[in-house]
Amino acid sequence: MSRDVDAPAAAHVRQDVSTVMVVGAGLMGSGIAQVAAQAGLDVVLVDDDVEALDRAAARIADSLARFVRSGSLTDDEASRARGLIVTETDLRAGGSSADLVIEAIVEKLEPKQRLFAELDAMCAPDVVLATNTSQFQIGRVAANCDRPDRVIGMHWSNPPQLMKLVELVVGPDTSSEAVAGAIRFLDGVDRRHVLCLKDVPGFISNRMSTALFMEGVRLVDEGIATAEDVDLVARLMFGHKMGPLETLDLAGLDTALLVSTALADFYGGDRFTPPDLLERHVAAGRTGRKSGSGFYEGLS
Ligand SMILES: CCCCCCCCCCCCCC(=O)CC(=O)SCCNC(=O)CCNC(=O)[C@H](O)C(C)(C)COP(=O)(O)OP(=O)(O)OC[C@H]1O[C@@H](n2cnc3c(N)ncnc32)[C@H](O)[C@@H]1OP(=O)(O)O
Ligand SMILES: NC(=O)C1=CN([C@@H]2O[C@H](COP(=O)(O)OP(=O)(O)OC[C@H]3O[C@@H](n4cnc5c(N)ncnc54)[C@H](O)[C@@H]3O)[C@@H](O)[C@H]2O)C=CC1
Repeated sequence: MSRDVDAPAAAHVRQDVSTVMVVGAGLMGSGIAQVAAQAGLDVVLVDDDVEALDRAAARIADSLARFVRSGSLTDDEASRARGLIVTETDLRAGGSSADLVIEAIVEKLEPKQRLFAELDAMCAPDVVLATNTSQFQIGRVAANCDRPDRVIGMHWSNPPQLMKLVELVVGPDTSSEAVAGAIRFLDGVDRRHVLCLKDVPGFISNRMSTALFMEGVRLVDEGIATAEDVDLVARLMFGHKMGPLETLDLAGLDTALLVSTALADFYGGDRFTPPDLLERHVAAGRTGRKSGSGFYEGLS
């Protein structure tokens, strides 16, 4: 097939990944780093908070130990995976060696935009920069990059170690080579993918999930049902693995509030407006499992 002589050639995209840099070592970044290491990749896990890196190392060790206990991994495989992950506070430690970057920092647009500008300046030009944002449009995350064609949404599900599907989000400028590179990486770490073909806030999964999350919280807030009963309906009437309120406790109520607020700002109306109860929990520091309490007490 001949190419239009006036059309710019698509930028080359690195397709083979042996080193991945994961930025943000919270719930998601630590899990994604572990998945990559279990697949035999070198991982540089970066966080600007050294205590977050310590917590990430403990979470990874705990998760690998669970896999060993259940017989899914041998001791040797677990220690090999642990040995492939290097933790760093300095972005530059991974910037020059990474074949792929996955960003998993806090769900706020400005820090993500600043980080993507930094990554753009330090990573090799053919490297794909992926964002694990739960809902921001990819075009906005890439706004300060000179390589918007090599920026993609790679939205993992929590806990990444166990969930087998990842949502790829195609930004307005994302090239088909970048999509191919991301798919090749996901195939290599044993994850299936779906494609969100338009750059809409919330993508496929969180446009769907918010409906259940929102209504679940409102039912409790309005005194119509207990959290336990809302979750039981989801588990036993709908056959879900977890109910909406226990899932929110797993995901983090602070992150859910950021997601919900950003979606409400974009779409307007009541559809995504955070319920009062969610705001009250977060204001009181009840952020779910990460703080030990949320819709349920004594979580870990
Ligand atoms: C109020 C309105 C707000 C609106 C907010 C807007 C939207 C909300 C945004 C929320 C924030 C953003 C979220 C996001 O972007 C997308 C998401 O990720 S949403 C969350 C998606 N995830 C789920 O829905 C999880 C559903 N649950 C499950 O699939 C299962 O319950 C789960 C796999 C988590 C656990 O399995 P289960 O059988 O239920 O539980 P067990 O505890 O018995 O575990 C089974 C087995 O697995 C082992 N295990 C558990 N965790 C780990 C781990 N991290 N690593 C390794 N192994 C693990 C466990 O030890 C058990 O092993 P056995 O050998 O069987 O004992
Ligand atoms: N929690 C969930 O269930 C899911 C979350 N996500 C998305 O993944 C991203 C991360 O979420 P979580 O891991 O839950 O958050 P988290 O709060 O557990 O971790 C975020 C980490 O990013 C670090 N960080 C913040 N700014 C940084 C910067 N500029 N440089 C380096 N590190 C920085 C923080 O120190 C923290 O350790 C968010 O965009 C979120 O929306 C996506 C899927 C599921």
